[in-house]
Amino acid sequence: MKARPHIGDVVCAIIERNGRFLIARRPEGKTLALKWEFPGGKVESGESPRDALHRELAEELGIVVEILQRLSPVVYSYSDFSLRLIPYRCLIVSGEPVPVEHTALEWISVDDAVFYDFPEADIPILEEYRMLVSGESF
Ligand SMILES: Nc1nc2c([nH]c(=O)n2[C@@H]2O[C@H](COP(=O)(O)OP(=O)(O)OP(=O)(O)O)[C@@H](O)[C@H]2O)c(=O)[nH]1
Repeated sequence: MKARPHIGDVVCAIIERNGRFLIARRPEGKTLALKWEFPGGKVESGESPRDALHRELAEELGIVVEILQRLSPVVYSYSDFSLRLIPYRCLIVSGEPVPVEHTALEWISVDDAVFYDFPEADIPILEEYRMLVSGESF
């Protein structure tokens, strides 16, 4: 059996505004093409996860965020690679998101998430987030 490469830690952001959060659509021709995801990306060597998140959000969306809270990391094996996905709740402190690397951006409510096709690794994150915000006056 062929070993699946482990791509290491990937950080992602649940960017909140007015009771919604931002999702981004992956382009055609990339892994998990056309799926909707949380903005973010791979942690580079020598970089902390939080620094990686700030870098990725600046590169991908042109924004600066404040990190509010880390949610539970998810270790997931796709058929061809595995990863550890670390989610953070964030607020934008400057800039307005522009999709530099994605084909579309949308602000959705947690109840809308069922209508979007997310990567499998994101499902437990969406579930934890749903539980969290249902207990908050979000
Ligand atoms: N940013 C982000 N990546 C995710 C999420 N869920 C998930 O499985 N991933 C995977 O984590 C990896 C993130 O890597 P990346 O964003 O830095 O790299 P990339 O698009 O250039 O990926 P690629 O070079 O593998 O095509 C991708 O393989 C992506 O499919 C998510 O919600 N957000």
